[in-house]
Amino acid sequence: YSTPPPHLDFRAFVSALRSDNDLADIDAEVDPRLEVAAITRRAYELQSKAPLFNNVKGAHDGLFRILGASGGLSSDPQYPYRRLARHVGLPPTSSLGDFIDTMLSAKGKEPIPPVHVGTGPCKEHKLFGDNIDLTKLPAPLLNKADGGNYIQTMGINIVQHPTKPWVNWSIARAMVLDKTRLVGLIMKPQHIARIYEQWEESGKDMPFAIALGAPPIAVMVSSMPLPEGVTESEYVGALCGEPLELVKCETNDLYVPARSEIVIEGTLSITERAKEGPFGEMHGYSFLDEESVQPIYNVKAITYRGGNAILPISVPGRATGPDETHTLIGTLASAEIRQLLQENGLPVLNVFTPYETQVIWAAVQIDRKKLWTLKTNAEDFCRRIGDLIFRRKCGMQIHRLLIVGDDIDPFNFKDVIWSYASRCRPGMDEYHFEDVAAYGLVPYMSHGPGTKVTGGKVVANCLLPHEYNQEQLWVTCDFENGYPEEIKEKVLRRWTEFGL
Ligand SMILES: Cc1cc2c3c(c1C)C(C)(C)C[C@H]1C=C(c4ccccc4)[C@]4(C(=O)NC(=O)N=C4N2C[C@H](O)[C@H](O)[C@H](O)COP(=O)(O)O)N31
Ligand SMILES: [K+]
Ligand SMILES: [Mn+2]
Repeated sequence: YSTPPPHLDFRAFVSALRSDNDLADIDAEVDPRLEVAAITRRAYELQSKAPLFNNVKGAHDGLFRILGASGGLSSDPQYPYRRLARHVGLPPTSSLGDFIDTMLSAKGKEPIPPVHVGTGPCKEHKLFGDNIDLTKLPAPLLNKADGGNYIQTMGINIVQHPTKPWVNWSIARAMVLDKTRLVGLIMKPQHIARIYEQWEESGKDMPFAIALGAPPIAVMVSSMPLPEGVTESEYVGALCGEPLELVKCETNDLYVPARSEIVIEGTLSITERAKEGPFGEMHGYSFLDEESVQPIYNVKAITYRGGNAILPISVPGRATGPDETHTLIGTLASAEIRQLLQENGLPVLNVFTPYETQVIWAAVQIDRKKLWTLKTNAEDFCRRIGDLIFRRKCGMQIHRLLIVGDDIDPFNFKDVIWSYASRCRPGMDEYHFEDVAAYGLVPYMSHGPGTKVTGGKVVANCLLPHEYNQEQLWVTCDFENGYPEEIKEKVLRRWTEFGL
């Protein structure tokens, strides 16, 4: 059969990175205990090629190779988003704006349900019963403070609502507990937690599947906070314009992408729990007093692709070079926030969570001419935006919204921080929200001075009062805006002649 495009087949995706010269094949033996993760973390921070560890110490019977930084920024300084573009079939020269537009392009389109096929690459090898020993797999230790080996950081957690036709795909971390069990974070308001609650009420353990090395576009949609009740695989179909091919699990009635590298399936207990974490988090901290007790995943089968299956991993931390918890979680939450604001008639052009703010802030770019027609003011406008975003799941991880004008590029942090620093008057231009759900993992919430699960959110108005009803009363003093076109053209034409 012909090889599918990179966004539909993880192995083709890896080959595409290799042909983009954006992958490092590491054939030397590397230790999954910290060494693999340290190399991956440094690869994010230096924006180097994605490391493919072809010779992981302890790998056996085709389990497994490890790919780090699949969603990191690419090594090409001119086109840093090409690795993200490869996930969704966009040209390597695409911008973050193109990426967000693409992820929203299926909104309003008819969902395209997946098709079920008899078998696929993920069925080439199968382990059951005593052949399953998770402690013998080279599951990586990602940070010296981690409480376990996190085998699941980039796979798709597949669960089905017990009574409604809703199959949710998301990414939720899980670490190896013992021979046949994992333990992982199940945290409200995430959909996996909402659906888990329904199984608790039904009194039955929740069937699960974790598809690792799944089609890259499916990983993207799994990381996207689509509305409750939306079956992610149908949104993937609408994005691709064709149904995704799924195969049935061996031990339950869930379906997984046929082309996945590794599939772990079983039931998530509604009674058994175990200590989970600590875990190096997306904000760059691993708190040593983390006391998280989470449900246990009982593993009933592992199936995997031949040719040495590849386990993708994410090593979250400081976004000095962003990792997938910034490039996926932040960027895809930005997409849903933009969708929500535009659907509610707000004059929003784009939204983005700057990596420099550890994706805790989001810049909301306003079309100022359209803003004038609303005949509104900063307080009403900012409160309206805060009420919309801070009371919805897609806004859960955001603690500061910056309302900026269309002269500001939300993807350029220097633009964003210039307008925040110079136009947002302390004590008058920030509107606080203390009665909204907080993102409990943000350090000033989990280990801060005040409440832990509510509040700590703010909308910062970065528009001067007159921008709400007329043209800006200033000339911006930079090369782009401070000089007439003919002067700028003359300067650019003679730049090399000046030897500058
Ligand atoms: C891309 C990515 C997303 C997540 C994670 C990771 C990566 C790489 C790792 C590295 C494993 C770190 C933790 C960090 C996680 C985390 C936990 C709570 C809030 C935010 C992040 C968490 C996790 O453990 N638990 C969780 O419930 N959601 C996670 N998300 C966000 C989640 O995939 C999105 O929110 C998505 O929209 C969910 O789908 P749905 O519920 O809307 O259908 N997980
Ligand atoms: K999702
Ligand atoms: Mn969902």
